[in-house]
Amino acid sequence: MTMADPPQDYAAQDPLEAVARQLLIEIGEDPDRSGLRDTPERFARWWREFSSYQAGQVERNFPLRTDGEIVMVSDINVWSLCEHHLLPFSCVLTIAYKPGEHVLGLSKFARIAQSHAHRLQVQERLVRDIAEEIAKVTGTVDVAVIGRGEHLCMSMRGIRTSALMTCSVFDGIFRDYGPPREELIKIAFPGS
Ligand SMILES: Nc1nc2c(ncn2[C@@H]2O[C@H](COP(=O)(O)OP(=O)(O)OP(=O)(O)O)[C@@H](O)[C@H]2O)c(=O)[nH]1
Repeated sequence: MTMADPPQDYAAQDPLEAVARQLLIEIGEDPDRSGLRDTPERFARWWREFSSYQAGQVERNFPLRTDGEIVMVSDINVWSLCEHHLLPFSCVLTIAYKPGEHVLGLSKFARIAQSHAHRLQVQERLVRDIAEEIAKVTGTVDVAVIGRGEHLCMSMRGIRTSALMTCSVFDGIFRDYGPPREELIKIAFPGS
């Protein structure tokens, strides 16, 4: 430090930046080395972005006369954070529902999925939260969600092996084995 560099007042720093700086110190890094100088600020920005998603904001659907068709949207990819280790897990989602008098715009499935993924989650709760919001917004009980996830807390640390976890919610007409559920499973797991 030179006379031109006043000592930084870390107490006055953004609390998330202070956490990142302390974390770097705890793992034996020098937070002042050139490669890490902007890292606390980036860390704070990323956590704020992650926690800025709000669930329950999709309210727009539109009336459409349907004749019992089932709508399925597959291959929605989301990233979430496991609430046990704060490590990411990815999840590929297939969502199905049988519209009543209102249908949901295609992009809204991804919006709903993202809003529930961008919080500290477990995969079982993620698929349940998504199913409940789809049911609420569309006013139907016939909703199914299948999620297939890979958790870095398992592959990157701990047991250090990868595995795919599948969680599903089958409500209404999807609850029993039969054509709607079988068709959904074929779409979620092509080639199986
Ligand atoms: N069911 C479920 N388990 C999860 C999910 N995300 C992480 N886990 C598991 O949560 C468990 C937490 O177990 P603990 O024994 O409390 O934590 P740990 O000592 O870090 O466990 P290990 O990962 O086995 O080292 C681990 O088995 C994780 O694999 C999830 O979304 N659903």
